[in-house]
Amino acid sequence: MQQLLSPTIPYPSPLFPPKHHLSLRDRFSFHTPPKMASFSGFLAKPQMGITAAGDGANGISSLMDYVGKGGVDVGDDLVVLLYHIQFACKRIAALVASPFNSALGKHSALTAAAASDRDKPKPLDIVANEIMLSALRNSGKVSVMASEEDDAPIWINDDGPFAVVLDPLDGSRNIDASIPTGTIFGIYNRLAELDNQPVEDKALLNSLQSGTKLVAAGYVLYSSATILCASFGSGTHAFTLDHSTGDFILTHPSIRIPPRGQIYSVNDARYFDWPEGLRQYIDTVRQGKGKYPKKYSARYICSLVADFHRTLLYGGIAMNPRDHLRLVYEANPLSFLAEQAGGKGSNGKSRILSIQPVKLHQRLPLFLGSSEDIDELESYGNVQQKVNPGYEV
Ligand SMILES: O=P(O)(O)OC[C@H]1O[C@](O)(COP(=O)(O)O)[C@@H](O)[C@@H]1O
Repeated sequence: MQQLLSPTIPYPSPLFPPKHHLSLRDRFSFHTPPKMASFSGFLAKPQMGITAAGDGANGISSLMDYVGKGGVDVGDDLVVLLYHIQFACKRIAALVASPFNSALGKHSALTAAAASDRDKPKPLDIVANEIMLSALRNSGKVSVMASEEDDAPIWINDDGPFAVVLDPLDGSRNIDASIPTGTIFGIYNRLAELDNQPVEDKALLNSLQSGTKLVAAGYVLYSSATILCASFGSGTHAFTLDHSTGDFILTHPSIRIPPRGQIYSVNDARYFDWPEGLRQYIDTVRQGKGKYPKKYSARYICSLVADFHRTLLYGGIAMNPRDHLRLVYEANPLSFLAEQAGGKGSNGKSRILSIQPVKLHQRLPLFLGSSEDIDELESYGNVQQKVNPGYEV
């Protein structure tokens, strides 16, 4: 598999690994964004409001400009870490779009024992996990990485100031059909008070921090555009990859989820496994009989990052009412982004970020989206699906 991937993927130069002999400043500024004139269509985009922080001389702000000293200045350590994360995600984006995916897909179809084995990592999940691990290692800024793909957190570096939780490639079961996928990450400060504990203990406890302690979180959507959406604790901002330069360009500053949407996003083939409250809620809003007297529409990609991204921009609720999605590296980072955009993340009863994780791979029902829609949904009381038979597709 590695033979198929590494040597044959033609990376354009901006995707090559950072040159370690360059100074920090050089490393973050050697891809000067082209002049606005070459970004046809950007100026016409209503979302393209450039904030004061991180404006380039030509009115364009890249992710690295935005987070650096001339921008919101998240601190050198976090800037370095973000540099390595966005670099890794560009590699994953190239991999997901690679012609060799079909070969990998066939391989995964042959080796996946049965449909009931669907949680088994596919090869691309594993490759994405390795890319993220090596990026976090190379950053020198990470003490521990906790990933969906690993049973236990991996201790990397005693001095790394951050603990990173992540799902390296969510939605990968869709990959053979070129349906969008995504990477999700959350960043915490390392808990220095645990430094003298045994490695296994401190690795786990650093990874099980409450979502309220997140320093930053984000996702990268691999779709018709590659979009890195992140929050560093002051708003949620999205940056779109310009393939010609390799820069993530600020395209959606300070996203606000509309307080009401008109879209619900759920796998509604499970309707007869839902509790009464959830059925009533969905029946009500699709008839236009809810507090917002409009008929709602359904959208469901079955790829968490893509469903959440749409919800962030258009409003409504993206939900998975059964115990399926994971608190630590899916629900918490996305709830942080939702809240930073004025929305909510709930388990159907209470705020996600306030739930203390007790297990790395803990699952829970997840409802993300517009604040008024989430409030209305919660008012139905009984919206968490308890029947969870292990669906085959
Ligand atoms: O089968 P369901 O309940 O519709 O779940 C779909 C969800 O599962 C995911 O595919 C993640 O599940 P996996 O970790 O098993 O891949 C999400 O991307 C998606 O939102």
